[in-house]
Formats: sequence, C-alpha cells, structure tokens
Amino acid sequence: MSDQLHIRNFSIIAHVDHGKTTLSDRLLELTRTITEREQREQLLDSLDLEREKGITIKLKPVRMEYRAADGQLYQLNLIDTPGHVDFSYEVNRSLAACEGALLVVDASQGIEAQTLANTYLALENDLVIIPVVNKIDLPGAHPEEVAQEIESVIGIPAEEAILASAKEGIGVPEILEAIVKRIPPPRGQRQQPARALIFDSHYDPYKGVIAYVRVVDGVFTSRDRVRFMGTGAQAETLELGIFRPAMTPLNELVAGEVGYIATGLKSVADCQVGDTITLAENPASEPLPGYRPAKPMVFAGLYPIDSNAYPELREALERLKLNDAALSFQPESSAALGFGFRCGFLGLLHMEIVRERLEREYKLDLLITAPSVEYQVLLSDGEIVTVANPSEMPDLSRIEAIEEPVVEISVIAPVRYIGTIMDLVTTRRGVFLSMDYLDPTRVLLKYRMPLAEIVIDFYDQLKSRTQGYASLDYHLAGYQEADLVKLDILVNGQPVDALSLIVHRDFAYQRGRDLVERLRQLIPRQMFEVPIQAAIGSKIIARETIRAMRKDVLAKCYGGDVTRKRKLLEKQKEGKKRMKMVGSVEIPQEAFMAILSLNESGNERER
Ligand SMILES: Nc1nc2c(ncn2[C@@H]2O[C@H](COP(=O)(O)OP(=O)(O)OP(=O)(O)O)[C@@H](O)[C@H]2O)c(=O)[nH]1
Repeated sequence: MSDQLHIRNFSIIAHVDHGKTTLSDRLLELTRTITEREQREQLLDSLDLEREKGITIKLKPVRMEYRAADGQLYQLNLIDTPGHVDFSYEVNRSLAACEGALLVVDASQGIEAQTLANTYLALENDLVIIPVVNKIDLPGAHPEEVAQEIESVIGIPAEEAILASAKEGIGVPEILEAIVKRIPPPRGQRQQPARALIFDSHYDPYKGVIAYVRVVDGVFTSRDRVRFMGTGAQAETLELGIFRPAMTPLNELVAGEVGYIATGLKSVADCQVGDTITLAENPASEPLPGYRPAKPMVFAGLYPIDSNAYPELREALERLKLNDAALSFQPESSAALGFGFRCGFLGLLHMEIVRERLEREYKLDLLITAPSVEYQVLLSDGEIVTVANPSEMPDLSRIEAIEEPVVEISVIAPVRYIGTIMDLVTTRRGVFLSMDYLDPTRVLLKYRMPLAEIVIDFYDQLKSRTQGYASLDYHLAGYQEADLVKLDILVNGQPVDALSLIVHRDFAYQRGRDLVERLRQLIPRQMFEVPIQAAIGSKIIARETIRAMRKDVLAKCYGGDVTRKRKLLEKQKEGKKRMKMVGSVEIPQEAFMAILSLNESGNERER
C-alpha cells in the first residue's frame, strides 16, 4: 500500500464556518476511518477555545484508506491547516506537505476574505485545487453563481466545482473520487537520502516532541538517529507511525507518506515547523526549501493579578512553551504591576490564545499590557539596544536614532472599499506600493507599513470597515528609522510604566488626547478625584479628570436586606478580579489595553 502512485496528500482550505470540520468528519466516516460514536467522543475532547473562536489550533493529520471506483486502494492523507494570518507561515508549511487542496466555499455566502489568502498560498505551493461548493441544502444557496465566482476570482473553471452538502453527505463520494483522480501522487525518490518536512509538532510527556512529517525522499525507520537540518539538533527515533487518527506505530515511513516521528526531545523549539529532518548517518545534503525559525513579532507584559501566583505563571509558561515554539518569555518587573513576564507572540491572535490557555488550563488570573513591537535603538555612545517594552525606552537625550520593524501588507478586497482602506492605512503611516485588479470587482492593494500600527487593532478595523470582505496578509520587510517618542501616562500624578507606549511624533498629541479620554471612561470612579495625564518627557500634552465617587454602593441597600447586600458585595468582588491597585487607584484590565479600543470611545478623531 505504500507504493507512491496510490498516495494522495491534501488539505482543506475554507473561510471560517464554511464547513471544513463537517466535511472532514464526513470523509473520515465514508472511509470508515472513524465511527460516528468515536467522532462524538473526539468532538467532546476538542478545546473549548478552539470551538468558541472558530479556529483550528491543532488538529492531527489523518490517514484514510479508500477503495476508489477504479478498484484500487488508495492512502489519503488529510493535513489540517490553521486559518489565521498570524499563522500564515504554518499554513504555508502544511500546504507544502500536500499536492492538492479542497477549497470549500459556502453556497449561500460565496467567496470570503480568508479563503483567498490561503488559496494564494496553495497556488504558491503549486497545489491542485478542487473547489467544493458546500451547503447546497440551504434555502439561500446559489451554488451555480458561487462556482462562477470561483472561476472569475481564482480562475478555476466553474464546471470543476463539486456541489456538496457536508451536512447531508451530498457530493462527498464525488469529492473522494476527485481527490484520487485530480490530485497527483507525490513525487520524491525512495532511493535518495531521507528528507522529511516538519509541518507541525506537539509535546508528549512520555515520548517527547512528536514531529508531524511529510516524508519527501528516502525512508525513515523506527531505529534511526535523526538530525534537524535547521536547528542542528539530533535525536533518537523512539517511535514512528501514522495518525488514524490515533497514533499508530509502524516500522517505517517512506517517500510520499505522512506520519509522525517521536523524538524524545524535551521542547518543540528544537523541532521547528518548516525544518527538514534527515538521518544522522547518510544525511541529505540540501534541506527542503522555505525554513524560517519562528520569530515573535508582538510583545506584551503578562502579570498575575495576585502577585503570589508568579511562580505558577512561570511554570505554566514553561509548559506551554514545550508545545509552542513561537512563544517566548523572559522575566520583567513593573513599578505598577510588580513581577511578570515579557512575552513574544506571532501576532495578536496568538497572544490571545496563549492568554486564554493560561487562564483556562492553568487557572491563572492575568493582566496583560498593550502589545508592542521590538525597536532597535542606537544610543549616542554607539551602542545598539533592542527594546520590546516601551517603558524601557532610554531617555530621548541618549538616543541617536530609533528603527522600527516594517511590514509589507497585501489587502484583497472588493473595489468599493478602496477608499476606506486607503483612509485607514494612511492614518496608520502606510505607504502605498501598488494596486492590481484581480477581476473587475476585486483589487489587491499593497502597502508598506510599520508593524506597530498593525498590532493595534488594524485587522479588526480593516474587517469592520469592509464588512469582513478584506483579507490581510503581511510579511516582515526589514527595519526603518522613524521619529518616535515615548508617551507616558500619569494616573493621579504617578507615571504608570505599564501604560507607556511608543508613538510617532506627528501622532503623539492625537494619540495622547484619545488615550486619556478613553482611560477616563475605563477607570472607575474612586473616592477622590483622579487626574489622568499624557506626557512626553516632562511635558504634559493632555489631561482628563475622573470625578470622585459620590455615594457608597451599599448606601442603596438601606442596611436591611442581608442577602442583597452580600450579592452586591460579591458582584463588586467579581468586578475587582481584573483590577490592579496602582498607587492608590484601582486600574482595570481594559485600561491597559485602552490603545486597542480608542475607536470605541465615540471620538473617532483619528485625523
Ligand atoms: N446546512 C448546512 N450546514 C452545514 C453544512 N456543512 C457545515 N454546516 C454547518 O456550518 C457550521 C460550520 O461548520 P464547520 O464544519 O464547523 O465549519 P468550519 O469551516 O470547520 O469552521 P471553523 O472550524 O469554525 O473554521 C456548522 O454549524 C455546520 O453544522 C452543510 O452542508 N449544510
């Protein structure tokens, strides 16, 4: 069965909610890889977080066996991909492990933004794309139009689209046949030195890091010593095998196959996505193309609300890190917040996932500061320092120059949104690069933009201004000098280091004013009047005042009703959970993220 001609490796790409999971389940059912009962059990296991956010964080690749209409038995490997721009590199690597992809589009919605970015990644990786127009059972479905749209936007002839309902099982047998007929078998040489692409991994407490691999050339056996060509790490193979979907050991994995190699390594950082595994003896001379070590781009401080929980936070981060090579952290302390960690993330969604996992799986109450990027600062004495925490920016008098990371962004959107996108990008210091029509109705816009401007809710803004139609992708395009200043925030006359941020001088006054206004709304009234100020160096540029609270909350209870009083106190306690005492003022979590919600304050003054 491991003859290459009878292997097909594919992924499913889709916009959120278009039916990727439902279709995968049908394929597993129809190939009898998994029974309905097992499926329900598996569903129960999946992370809450994943379900709520509608994103796939980790899903194993699955091997299915399929007897096709031609009478032959085929090995089908379904490789899952994460759908979010933060993980576009991971998506790219997962797709690089395949020869084809099912492109699932909802028949009532048509093509949506997220589908496109992944489709382009699939095309970049030379994959054969099989369009699937799903949910044709819905009353609002217009499958022929959607197939036509796929033809005009992506260029795949409408008659190649398979009309399906994953929910009712319609079209699913045709999809299996198309996988076998249209997707080519893997190329690759069994006789060559062994090479496998790592497209994902997880940490297992007993078997160490499990690398998810697509073997490209040669043969790996369960007794080999392996070498990672990018990181240089070496390991003994403890076990290798396939996912069906449970881990099933085998004696060997050969060119074209997808499976896992258990390495005994202690951290996924040694076994990074995109790296090439070869054999320690008789290694391949060239790694597979495209490896990039995971590099955090967005940084934020994580602090326990209860300072005693610091050791627990450290332990939790260490454990998460075993499974997440892109997460980085180092201790830091803040005058306002005490001891915590400066953590590095791939992007904002990654940051949110880490925070939620720390809170849910490790039961930690955390406070997180506004995200920042990493600056290169040239000091007057010639020294260069990197600064990932705005409060650590050296005094302006000591700074010769500051460089910030810049990215090139691609936005794909319907033509009618060009104006609003241009407008948004200009307020974020973007520089126009190019505009191309994909067809008469859609454009691809490219800009060069500081990364710092993207991490403060750019994606959300873009989505809301374009009703979700714009898709965004970006890649790092180097560093660039900019006239940046540190904006400090003073609460009750005290600078709060965790609220400092780095802004462009031209935008400093506006951001300062908006920020103190937003903070005034977010910080609850105290027993006394609290001034909130924004300052650059010693110069105050904006001020708002939170007026003193007039009545005690309990005054309303007339002293009599004990249960009611207790309830009120409990409610107050709940509310307090996410507060941090800074000096004599209680500051809620939202205030530390105020920079991300300036537009909610009703004053859309952003130039
Ligand atoms: N009517 C109808 N509903 C469907 C069909 N396929 C999926 N759905 C429903 O659409 C919703 C989303 O389906 P999922 O399979 O979770 O979609 P997904 O693309 O995996 O979504 P994410 O995991 O959130 O990315 C669910 O409520 C499904 O029951 C279909 O063929 N017809």
